[in-house]
Amino acid sequence: MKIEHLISQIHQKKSFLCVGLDTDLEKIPQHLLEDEDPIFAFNKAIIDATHSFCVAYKPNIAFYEAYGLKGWKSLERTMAYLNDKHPEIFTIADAKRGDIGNTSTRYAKAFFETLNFDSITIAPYMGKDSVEPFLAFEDKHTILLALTSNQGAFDFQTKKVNGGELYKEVLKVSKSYTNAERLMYVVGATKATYLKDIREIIPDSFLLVPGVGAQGGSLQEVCAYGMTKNVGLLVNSSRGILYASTGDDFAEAAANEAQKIQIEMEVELGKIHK
Ligand SMILES: O=C(O)c1cc(=O)[nH]c(=O)n1[C@@H]1O[C@H](COP(=O)(O)O)[C@@H](O)[C@H]1O
Repeated sequence: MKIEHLISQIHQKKSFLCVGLDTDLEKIPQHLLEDEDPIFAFNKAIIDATHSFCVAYKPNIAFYEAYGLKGWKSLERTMAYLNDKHPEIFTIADAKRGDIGNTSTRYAKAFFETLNFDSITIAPYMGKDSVEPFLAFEDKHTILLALTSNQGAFDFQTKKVNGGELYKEVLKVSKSYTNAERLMYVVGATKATYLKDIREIIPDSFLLVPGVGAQGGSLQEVCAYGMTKNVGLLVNSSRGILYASTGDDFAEAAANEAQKIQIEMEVELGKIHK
């Protein structure tokens, strides 16, 4: 998907919400467990209920791999459903991959071609030749982990290298990669105040911002520091939407939660034009 299409979808829906499909068989409503494919049944109900309030879906691959072949089938069915019913919606494989060049190319083929995702999350630790194979794919996007939402982000990401923090080095160096215009970055919503410095290095790049909802990050703070004239943000919530209710009304409750965030986003988008 071209970035212009994502931006126009954001303005059309007045939303930059990404719904994380972290589908956990221990948390979905009991009655769905009787379905031959409970993960897909849950995802389909969530997609049907929330698609008008969001512009992206982010299946976290761990939640599918955990169930082996069955889980992978559910992921394939979810992607086929999204690509068929909602091709305008941006899809993110939250896989956090990255390896030596020829292996990265295989990962890229798996997610960009076989599963037809628009983007994938990548760990930058192995450097240029581990990231560029993903960037070689036209109209696909590589989302590099910069400053993550968890406590462990302080173990390495904020440590000083060359006089600046490591996450800033990731941002600066990655700008020189071939096809760097296809890069996006992960910045946790729990680190919103860092966005001011981050925007000085990457003023226009799109950011995937997880950590609102269950992890407690503030949407308003993220927007105050991170929003650009082209929005530049995809804000993810997973558990806060998926498990808003664990009863029979789970899809309706998910829709309500997604709509609540969309309404807050509409207010934030209104500030861009002022
Ligand atoms: O790459 C991610 O999406 C990610 C990066 C990060 O720094 N923090 C983070 O929580 N995530 C993912 O975003 C989702 C957050 O889920 P909730 O906390 O349930 O909204 C999970 O799938 C995490 O794996």
